[in-house]
Amino acid sequence: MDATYDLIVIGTGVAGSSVASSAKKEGWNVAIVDEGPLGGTCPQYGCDPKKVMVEISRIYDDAKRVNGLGLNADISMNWEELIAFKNTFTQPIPDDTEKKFEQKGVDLYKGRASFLDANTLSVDKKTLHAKHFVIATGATPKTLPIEGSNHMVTSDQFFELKRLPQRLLFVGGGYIAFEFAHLAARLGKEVILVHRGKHVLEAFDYEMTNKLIETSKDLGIDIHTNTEVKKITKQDNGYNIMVQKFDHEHRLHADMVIHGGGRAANIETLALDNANVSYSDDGIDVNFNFQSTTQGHIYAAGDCASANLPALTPVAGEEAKRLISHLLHHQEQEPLQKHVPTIVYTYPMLASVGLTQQEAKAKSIPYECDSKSIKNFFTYKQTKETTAYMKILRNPYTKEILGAHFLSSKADHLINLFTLAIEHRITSESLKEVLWAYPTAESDIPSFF
Ligand SMILES: Cc1cc2nc3c(=O)[nH]c(=O)nc-3n(C[C@H](O)[C@H](O)[C@H](O)COP(=O)(O)OP(=O)(O)OC[C@H]3O[C@@H](n4cnc5c(N)ncnc54)[C@H](O)[C@@H]3O)c2cc1C
Ligand SMILES: NC(=O)c1ccc[n+]([C@@H]2O[C@H](COP(=O)([O-])OP(=O)(O)OC[C@H]3O[C@@H](n4cnc5c(N)ncnc54)[C@H](O)[C@@H]3O)[C@@H](O)[C@H]2O)c1
Repeated sequence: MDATYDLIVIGTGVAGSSVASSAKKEGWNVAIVDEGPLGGTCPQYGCDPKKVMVEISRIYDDAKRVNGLGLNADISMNWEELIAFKNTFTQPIPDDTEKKFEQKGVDLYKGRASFLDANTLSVDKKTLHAKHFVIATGATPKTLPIEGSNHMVTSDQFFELKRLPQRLLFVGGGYIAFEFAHLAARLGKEVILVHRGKHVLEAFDYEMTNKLIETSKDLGIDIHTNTEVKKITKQDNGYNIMVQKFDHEHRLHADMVIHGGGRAANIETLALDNANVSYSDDGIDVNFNFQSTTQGHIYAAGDCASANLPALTPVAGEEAKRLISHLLHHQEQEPLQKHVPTIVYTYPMLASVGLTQQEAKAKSIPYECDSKSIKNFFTYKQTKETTAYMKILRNPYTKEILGAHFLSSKADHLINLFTLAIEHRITSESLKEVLWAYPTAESDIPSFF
């Protein structure tokens, strides 16, 4: 079967879906292709299911802390029920996505897309032609040089586990490892986290990640830094994990080893060479319009594009928006200047936006810094919280906010507010003058500086 379109989009995630819908709205003849469960990572194997599960663990943690202070509860967490509840969010996504495209009049092809040439795709023995293509195939767990790497469970598989064994080892010290490690520790599991770098969550402020490490250790998580997982061997009762710290080799044991060692652009099966689309290990090479640098009618956005931007849902959405402006309206795009807030959904959460102290030092950017524990503020004392930190970097002359970092149960709200402040060059002096509703996490802000 052959068909011809104005545009074919590969991938039904955040990036691909919004491009296909926008082009259809403009009257284009559009098709979309996906090989996996329709709807992409964020609502099925990423942000949303993770948040559902983490929120329950947050409620559990809060309830345990205030037990006997007016709340009396004999509570525990249960993996099977947690997964069943999470499934009520994820299971409808593929059907809902299919209906959405049907209603919009976008043709949907289920199957793996690969290029035959620069204007032709093959999808399950069908041959599809188009004037334009958008590649939005997301990311996939990196292939790691670990002997026995096939024994690792991926984050997708973690979300489908029928039962969670007692001893878990996470390879890597990034987002996935920390978020799942906190969840598992609250489920009463023994958790080891092995990270090869000196600093976990490397893009975050080091002072704050050190505080997160302390909190995670208090939760019982065993954290090894400067340590690389080299070999995983199956045993009768679980796995032997050979790790290397500097020149020394050690052996660790676990019932399950989980891949938290990074994700890479999902482009291996696209046969990009057939279309002369240039790429590297970081993904498809694109310009500021999200056009392939070697084929102007082929675009890429989201986690599969090499745009030097973090692989996060709001970023995938922003990239798609810029791509659409160029593809549909021929508007040349400038480099993305927006500040990207990000949250690690541990509990307390680690949130960050803008400049870190190590970055300011490395680039010789003048700054002044307020950094302190805020656990004695009423906001945290009222629920007996033991950890709450803030760190804010300002321009020493204008007092504009340059960076904000929080480890706190309120970090999600505070980080959005400080993103707004950085984006609109609001000074700490102005933030102090606002009449914040009291008592709230925001009414603490005047005491931050
Ligand atoms: C565990 C986890 C938690 C996360 N949590 C957060 C969070 O809290 N906040 C946040 O901002 N970000 C989070 N992220 C990142 C976020 O999910 C991604 O940045 C975002 O989903 C990327 O969207 P995308 O459109 O680029 O790709 P995706 O949503 O991954 O969509 C790609 C689609 O392409 C399809 N596809 C791939 N190859 C082919 C092919 N050859 N043919 C046909 N179809 C193909 C796939 O099946 C998939 O449906 C998380 C990620 C993970 C893994
Ligand atoms: N809350 C969120 O926004 C969120 C949550 C999950 C994932 N994500 C996205 O998904 C991406 C992937 O997440 P991730 O946690 O897999 O990767 P990551 O890139 O955050 O961290 C992976 C770390 O594992 C280390 N590592 C790799 N191989 C190792 C080995 N053999 N031994 C020890 N350490 C090793 C790497 O040095 C790296 O620092 C993130 O970068 C982020 O863009 C976002």
